[in-house]
Amino acid sequence: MDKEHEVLLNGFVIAKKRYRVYYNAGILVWEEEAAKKAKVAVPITDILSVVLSNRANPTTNGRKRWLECTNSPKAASSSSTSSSSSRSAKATSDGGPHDSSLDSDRIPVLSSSLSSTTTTNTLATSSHSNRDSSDELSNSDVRREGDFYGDGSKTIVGKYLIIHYAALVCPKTSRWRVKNVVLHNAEQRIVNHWYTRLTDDLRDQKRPKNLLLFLNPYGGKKNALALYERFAKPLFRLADVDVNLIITQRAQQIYDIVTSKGITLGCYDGLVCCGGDGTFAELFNGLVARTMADLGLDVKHPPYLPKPNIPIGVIPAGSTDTVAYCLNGTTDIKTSIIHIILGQHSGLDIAAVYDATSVKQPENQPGVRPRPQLLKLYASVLSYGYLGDIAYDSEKYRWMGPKRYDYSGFKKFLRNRGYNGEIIVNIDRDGKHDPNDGVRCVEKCSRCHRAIFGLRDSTFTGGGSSSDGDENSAEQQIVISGKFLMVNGANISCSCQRSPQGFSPFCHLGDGQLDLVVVRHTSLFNNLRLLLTMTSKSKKISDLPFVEIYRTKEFRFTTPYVGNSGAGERSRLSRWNCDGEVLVETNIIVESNCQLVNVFRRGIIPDRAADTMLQTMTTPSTAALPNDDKGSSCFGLCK
Ligand SMILES: Nc1ncnc2c1ncn2[C@@H]1O[C@H](COP(=O)(O)OP(=O)(O)OP(=O)(O)O)[C@@H](O)[C@H]1O
Repeated sequence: MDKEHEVLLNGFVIAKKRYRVYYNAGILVWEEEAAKKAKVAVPITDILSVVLSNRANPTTNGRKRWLECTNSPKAASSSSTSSSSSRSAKATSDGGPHDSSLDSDRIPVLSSSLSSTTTTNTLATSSHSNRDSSDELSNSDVRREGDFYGDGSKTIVGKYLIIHYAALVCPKTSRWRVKNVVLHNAEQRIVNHWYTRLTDDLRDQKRPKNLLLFLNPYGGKKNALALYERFAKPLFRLADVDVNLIITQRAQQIYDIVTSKGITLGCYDGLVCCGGDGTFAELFNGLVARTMADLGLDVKHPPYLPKPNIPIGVIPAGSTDTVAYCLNGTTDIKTSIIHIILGQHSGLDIAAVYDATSVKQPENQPGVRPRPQLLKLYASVLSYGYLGDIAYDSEKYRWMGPKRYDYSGFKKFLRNRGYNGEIIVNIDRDGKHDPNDGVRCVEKCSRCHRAIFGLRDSTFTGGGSSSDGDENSAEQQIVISGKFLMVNGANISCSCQRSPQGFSPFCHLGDGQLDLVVVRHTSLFNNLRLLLTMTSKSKKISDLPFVEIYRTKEFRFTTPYVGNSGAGERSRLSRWNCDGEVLVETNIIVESNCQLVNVFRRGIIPDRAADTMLQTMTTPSTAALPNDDKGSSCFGLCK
């Protein structure tokens, strides 16, 4: 019988109770024999690893020593520039630590400039493999979360089958955790059969097995390395994911490494960064630039933006982590790592910012429209005025950590400056793209699905000329001018922990549209209303009378001043805050690129669907389940 139609059905002991366990069509189910209704179902797509063991409760022998080394990020970071061993040593016979486990996944890079030769050589030789080292799990997680542990053995001996799987433990906070179930059967043959079948099916899952991971130790609370060591490393080991880790030593280094022709990206199943929005922006800016260069396109004045064929991911360790929040519905680090490991990915729109004042005719192509200069790509928001001023000012206070935004924000709030400008935006005539339609971007979003398959002409129109004078066009061009507190081009909803609804709660991740959020200059009192609304869990800023939202594919912004005729003129201009970084060019064109990059993510499961999912996974209640499965419903209180 072929594997797909074969049903495995056996009795196993789980936590001293007898269970009927079956596996069919990629779903593993266990139900207690005495209380048939208590059933747990886990799809193979959510299983991280299957381990054979001789013991039901593997001791933590040896792992403590591993923890002692890895919990010292200082020691670790000081070694990041030194040469690392080419491959981690095999586990010692007592299941203890690897001699070089601490540094074996680091790739040394030069701090001042990128030496492509050095990096290439190192990349080629220092791949750290987890496939022979899954015993090195951090038991810190066992103590803290009680949701998983590992076992030292991977040989085909043992009557315990330890299955680690991912589960949504809190729909309200979208948090996922790794749980485990230990199946025991006295017959070695049965256990072996289950082990072989499950590991076979796991191998068939298209998961990233080899990642290039950039870690920014400087962003957020400067604890990215400690977070990586504590949460990411044990989970990657558990799931046998090889990681090449590069700890950045300066801004723009990720961009430089990714765009360096000396590095072969094709040998990786994904590029991941551990940091904030700025770090993620460096990663996809570099990757798209690299793709352009590989295709021989003009990187400064590209005729179009090509789609990279390697998925990317972000492990949140920055100050606001808006992108991670919008991708996963949480900035919980374990959730992001789990989704990267499970390998599901989908398209994310990326907006491109062009300098409207620098346009170039493509060489040897006289008939082709002149191209503006590409300044930057962004994934969350581009913001002129209030938030641009904060980005510029807060950089001086980075030593304060995330609190710098409060400090600079308060200063700029009291100043209440307004900036003159003119926006030209194309919106659709028939109102199909309504930014206030109440439809959120959730798992299997049909709007994003339609956008990628319904892609028509995605060529750049250079600020809305597609509808000029065309009566039958589906789009109409409107001009918005005046004094603004801020002008924002939101690529995603921009919700984050501080602002649960974000700029535009119904903005989608992959529909090829931007939400232009215009906030008029008004009184200090109204600004206070705006800030309170931004931090509210239920109110939307579009309800305020001085806020307008337009859904569009592109817009153009111009100021009445050029900014290069002296300090007086410059002082009347703000800057753009582009994913947290400062852009000084004020006259720009912004264009959305439908699902330009693929990102590791699962999609946010809507509350009601998640509740149903939890009910089907654990019926009738979690009370009858083994210990590890209790606590599946935390009513939004989980940490
Ligand atoms: N080793 C480093 N030293 C100095 N700057 C760095 C280093 N590595 C990366 N950077 C830069 O640090 C900047 C800030 O990083 P990041 O955006 O990740 O953190 P953040 O600003 O605290 O978080 P968020 O953007 O989520 O608010 C990025 O622009 C990145 O280029």
